[in-house]
Amino acid sequence: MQGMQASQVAKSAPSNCAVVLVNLGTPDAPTAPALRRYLAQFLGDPRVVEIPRAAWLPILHGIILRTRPARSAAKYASIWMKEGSPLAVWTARQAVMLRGWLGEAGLRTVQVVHAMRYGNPALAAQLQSLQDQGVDRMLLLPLYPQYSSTTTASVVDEVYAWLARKRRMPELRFVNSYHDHPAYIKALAETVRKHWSQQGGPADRLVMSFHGIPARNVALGDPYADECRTTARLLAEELGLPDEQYQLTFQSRFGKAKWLEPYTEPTLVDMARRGIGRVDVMCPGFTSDCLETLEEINQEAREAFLHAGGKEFRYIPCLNDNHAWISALSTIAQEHLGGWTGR
Ligand SMILES: C=CC1=C(C)c2cc3[nH]c(cc4nc(cc5[nH]c(cc1n2)c(C)c5CCC(=O)O)C(CCC(=O)O)=C4C)c(C)c3C=C
Ligand SMILES: [Fe+2]
Ligand SMILES: [Fe+2]
Repeated sequence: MQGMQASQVAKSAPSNCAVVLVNLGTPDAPTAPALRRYLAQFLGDPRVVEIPRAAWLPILHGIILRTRPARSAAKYASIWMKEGSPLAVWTARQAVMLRGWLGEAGLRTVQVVHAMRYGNPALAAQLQSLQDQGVDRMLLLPLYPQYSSTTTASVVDEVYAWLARKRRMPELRFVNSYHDHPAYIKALAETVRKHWSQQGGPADRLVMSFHGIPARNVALGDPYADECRTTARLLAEELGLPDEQYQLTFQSRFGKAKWLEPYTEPTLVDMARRGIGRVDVMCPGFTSDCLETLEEINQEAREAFLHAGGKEFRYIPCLNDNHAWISALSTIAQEHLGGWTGR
C-alpha cells in the first residue's frame, strides 16, 4: 500500500472480499461445563502450552479440567454482562462498527465478520460461511496488537488447518502485528486522556499491564515482550509521560514456570508499600475488556493494592467500542486490503 492513501484503496472492492476480526474466545456461559469445553480447546493448543503432548494431556484432563472450570466459572459470573461474556460482546460490536467505518470509507461491499480462536463463533465455521457466500479474498485481522506465537500464530495455524481441507482455496492475507501503529497508539492515548479528564488529572503512576507469556518463549525468539515494550514507550511518548511516571508489567501467569516480569500484582503491592498511593491502571494489549482485565486487574489486583496500603486504584477501560479504536481498525484493514479491487 506504499504511496497510496488509505482512503484511496479498494474503493471498488467487490463483495468477494471480507475482513475477519479474530479474538481469543471465551466460554459460552459462566458455568463449569462451558468452562471445561473452552479450557480443553484453549489449553490443548500446542501453541499455548508447549509441554510435550504425552506429558501435558494427562495433567490437563486429569487435574486442571477437574478443578479449574468451577473456579473460573465463578470469576466469569462476576463480570458477565446481560448480553454475554464481555469479550464476546465487545468483539461482536467492533465487527459491526468496523463494517460501518469501511462503508463510510467507500468500501460498502467488504464484509466484516468476527471469529474466535477458541469457542464460538468458531474461526473455521466463519471462514466456511464466507466461502459459501462466494467470498474468495479474506483478510485475517487478529485483535492482538502484539504478535505472539501463543496467540497470533495460533490463529494462522487454525486458518491453515481449515485451508488444508479445501480443494478450492480463497486468497488470504494476515495482519501479524500493529503494536506500533500510530492509529492504535493514538486510540490508547485517547482512553487515557479521557480518563484523566474525568479524574481531574493523572495519578502518581500509570501502570500498563500486558498479558504475560512464559519467559522461555521469548528466549526462544517470540518477539512479544519487545513489542509490548515498544507499545508502552510509544504510548508514554504520545502522552508526554517521563519514564518514572509509568510502569510496564505482565499479568495472568499460568502455571509454575517463570513468565515475563515484572508481574503486575506484586508490582502494585510493592508500589503501595513504597507510598505510591494513587495508580492509573490500563491493559493496552487487550483490545476488549474481558476476564483478565475486569476480574484479574479491576477486582483482584485492585484489592491487593488497597490492602497493601494503596489509596486509589483507577482502572482505565480497554479500547472496546471507542471511536478512535474502530477508526484505527479501519485504517489497518484498508492498508492491508490494498490491491484487492477491480473484479
Ligand atoms: C492478549 C494476549 C494474550 C496472550 C499473549 C495470552 C497468552 C496465554 N494465556 C494463557 C492462559 C489463559 N488465558 C486466559 C484468558 C485470556 N487470555 C487472553 C489473552 C491472551 N492470552 C484473554 C483475552 C483472556 C480472557 C478471555 C475471556 O473469556 O475473557 C485463560 C482463561 C481464564 C481462566 O480460566 O483463568 C487462561 C487459562 C496462556 C497459558 C498463555 C500463553 C502461553
Ligand atoms: Fe491468556
Ligand atoms: Fe487471569
